[in-house]
Amino acid sequence: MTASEIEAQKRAAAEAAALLVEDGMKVGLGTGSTVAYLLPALAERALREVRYVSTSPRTEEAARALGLAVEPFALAELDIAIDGTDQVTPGNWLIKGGGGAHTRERLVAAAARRFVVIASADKPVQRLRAPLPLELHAFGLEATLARLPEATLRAGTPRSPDGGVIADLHEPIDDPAALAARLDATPGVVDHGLFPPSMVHDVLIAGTTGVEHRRTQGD
Ligand SMILES: O=C(CO)[C@H](O)[C@H](O)COP(=O)(O)O
Repeated sequence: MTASEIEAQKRAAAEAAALLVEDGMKVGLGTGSTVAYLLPALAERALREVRYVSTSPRTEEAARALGLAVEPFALAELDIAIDGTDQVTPGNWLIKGGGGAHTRERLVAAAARRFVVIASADKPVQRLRAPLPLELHAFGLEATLARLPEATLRAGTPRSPDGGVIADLHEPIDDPAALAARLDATPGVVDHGLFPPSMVHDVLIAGTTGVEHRRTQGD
């Protein structure tokens, strides 16, 4: 696949997802280059009374520039959230966080009644593979890193908008559920990029012959 084919696929998946949004909905916006195609597709639809929340300052700024009404995330529930992914397995496990926004992305996805994942054809994998993005508390960072010897701070040591330190875990992911549970129980880990199939309702994967729409069971 060429870079321009991948870009066309990101756009196709994003445009298909934009059609799932209806007037009056409360919508969560993810982060990344695939979501960057979603924003103009939503703006073009000229939907009425849609309220948007964003998972990153980057998305918020781009959405506002297109005239989308982004508000602080102070809603108990969203109708839909749409986001990209770094990897998706046949069983709909995801690795997210390539852009370091995975903590906010999980919070927004978890609040949504429908979480829609958009992907180009380079994102499906048979098995999840490292690196796995992490967000770590800045407080006590050395002690947290000592608990996670396979973790490295991401180049430039980026921080999340909430002050967390972005890192990546370089260990095999043989059992995603077990690894997620271990990380959830590790002091100092704010969040990680493993999103379970139970969170995912739809996966839209664009390929050379169109957009495949996987409808999953979600919760
Ligand atoms: O999780 C993410 C950001 O934290 C993105 O959704 C993920 O990295 C995919 O990004 P892109 O659409 O640019 O490939």
